[in-house]
Amino acid sequence: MPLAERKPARSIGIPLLIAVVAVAVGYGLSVGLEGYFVYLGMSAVVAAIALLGLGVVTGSAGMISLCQLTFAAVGAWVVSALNKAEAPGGFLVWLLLGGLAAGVVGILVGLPALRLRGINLAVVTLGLAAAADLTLVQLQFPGVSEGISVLRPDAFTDDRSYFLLAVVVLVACCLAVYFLRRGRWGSGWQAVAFSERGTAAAGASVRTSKLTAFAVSATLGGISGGLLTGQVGLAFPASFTSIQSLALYVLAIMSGAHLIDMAVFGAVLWVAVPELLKRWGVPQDWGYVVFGLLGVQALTSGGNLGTALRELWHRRARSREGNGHVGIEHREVETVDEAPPPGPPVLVVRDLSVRFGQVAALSSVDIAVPEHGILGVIGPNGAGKSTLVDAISGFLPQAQGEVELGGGPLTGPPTRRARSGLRRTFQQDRVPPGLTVEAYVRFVARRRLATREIADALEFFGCPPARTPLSRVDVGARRLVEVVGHLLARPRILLLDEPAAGLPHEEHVAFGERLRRVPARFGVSLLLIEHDLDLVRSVCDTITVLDFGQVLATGPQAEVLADPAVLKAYMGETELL
Ligand SMILES: Nc1ncnc2c1ncn2[C@@H]1O[C@H](COP(=O)(O)OP(=O)(O)OP(=O)(O)O)[C@@H](O)[C@H]1O
Repeated sequence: MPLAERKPARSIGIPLLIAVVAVAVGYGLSVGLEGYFVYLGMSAVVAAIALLGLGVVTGSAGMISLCQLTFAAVGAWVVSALNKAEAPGGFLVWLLLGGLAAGVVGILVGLPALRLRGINLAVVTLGLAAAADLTLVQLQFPGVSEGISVLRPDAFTDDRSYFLLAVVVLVACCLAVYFLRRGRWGSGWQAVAFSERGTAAAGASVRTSKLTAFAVSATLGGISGGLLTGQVGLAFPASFTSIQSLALYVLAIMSGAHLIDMAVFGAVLWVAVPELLKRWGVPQDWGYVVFGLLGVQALTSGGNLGTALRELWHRRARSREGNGHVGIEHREVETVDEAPPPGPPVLVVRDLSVRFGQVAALSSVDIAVPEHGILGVIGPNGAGKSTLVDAISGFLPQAQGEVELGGGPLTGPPTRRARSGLRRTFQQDRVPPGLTVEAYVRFVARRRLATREIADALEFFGCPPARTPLSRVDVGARRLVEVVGHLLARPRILLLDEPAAGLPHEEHVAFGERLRRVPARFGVSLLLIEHDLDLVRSVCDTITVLDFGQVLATGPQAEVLADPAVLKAYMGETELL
């Protein structure tokens, strides 16, 4: 069976089985290890939960967060305060509340991430961590000055049983992250990490994706801090410094902490490196240098250990099965869908103008696409075709003019327009490679889909099977998967910006046949931008030609393509016409 069609371990059963095995191993370690190693094991479990959180915000959602231990400090502070106040519920309830409190702080910290990226976000989060350092030293943790130790739960008072409890908490966190990553939030994190524009075009909120990533990450950080408090009894600011947050981030990047096993591996390094240095008589702070060097290596190689190991594994599997990237595979399509006659205009654009400084990219453009119709938009390079799609779909707020969808005004940001029934694809690849074909299609479609419906639509366009990881799909097929996802959203209209650009030329005919049948099969109108005039000719009855941002000609295909002004605009390309 090809790798792509193998059923991956996604069902509930296998993760639960692994979880049970992990708890059993934790139990074995708790009874089998020497006392000192049990203590080190606790530290590793605490670090693993913090790294798991970093894996969500950095690895999955692609944002820099250098204050993970500040979130841990929030969790530790809440647990210490509730312990001191002898609040009802006991340690586990306090732990949960500490995690939730850190999650709320995570949302607040995530707010700047809505506007900031890269180094700016790094500065903000590191600044917050540094400010927290100073504040904690001033404030101290509740109960510390009075020497009130945090009470572990009754059944877990000794180190061995507390280690087992910590393992159970870690396993629960891993399961939560596993299932979250496979749900809508997880798809949103992957999508936003790869392309914010692609995320918005799918009607998904970039803001929600970023904030949920920060919230989940911080909640896990808070839980790790709370657990640490139970481990050591009294929390001290020295456990949550900004330099440690920075080192943890480096470790997350280096190990690939978005992969659950690698978060655990990173945590083992976090504990083992300083411990080994201590045994060799080297000051433990040199551990930061080691982590720094590992981080530099990971950043310069552009990869991480976890991804490299998986890639190695997949390469071996592929060489066993003798295939590489998966492309499109057109099958015969049995019946011809009866195309309904074009109806009233579903999309009307009036007097649309866009300027980029001195450049008038669009000047008073009018177009209309009828219901069940396909309008082709052609024009030489730089004519304004992509600008037209960007403006209609809300990506150019400076655009002047009116856009109507289904008789009503279409305004607002791209997410709102997508949800109103206007979808678009991009000239560049905006399909996140971290998802499977199915997860991506479900994310983009934003409605409940039967497995059969997805499989039929994929097969119609010759796309790889639903379970195929997108990282294994070639760019041409990925762009068709993008088309399928948007069509399954059942929008009123789909704007396609050079959808055939990544396909081998011989596939264009088959693709054109499929496109022609889209209105009948999916009930969706199309606006098609293409440079391949044969494809446009085979798909579109009506064509609009843009040149220097203006409509040069519009109307039935034969008339437009015979228009002398159009021929002149395509000077040098006339033989194509
Ligand atoms: N962000 C931008 N800033 C400045 N100028 C821009 C920007 N985007 C587009 N333009 C200019 O607007 C004009 C129209 O560009 P656009 O990309 O819409 O053309 P196009 O018809 O899609 O071209 P192609 O077929 O090469 O994709 C060009 O002169 C281009 O240089």
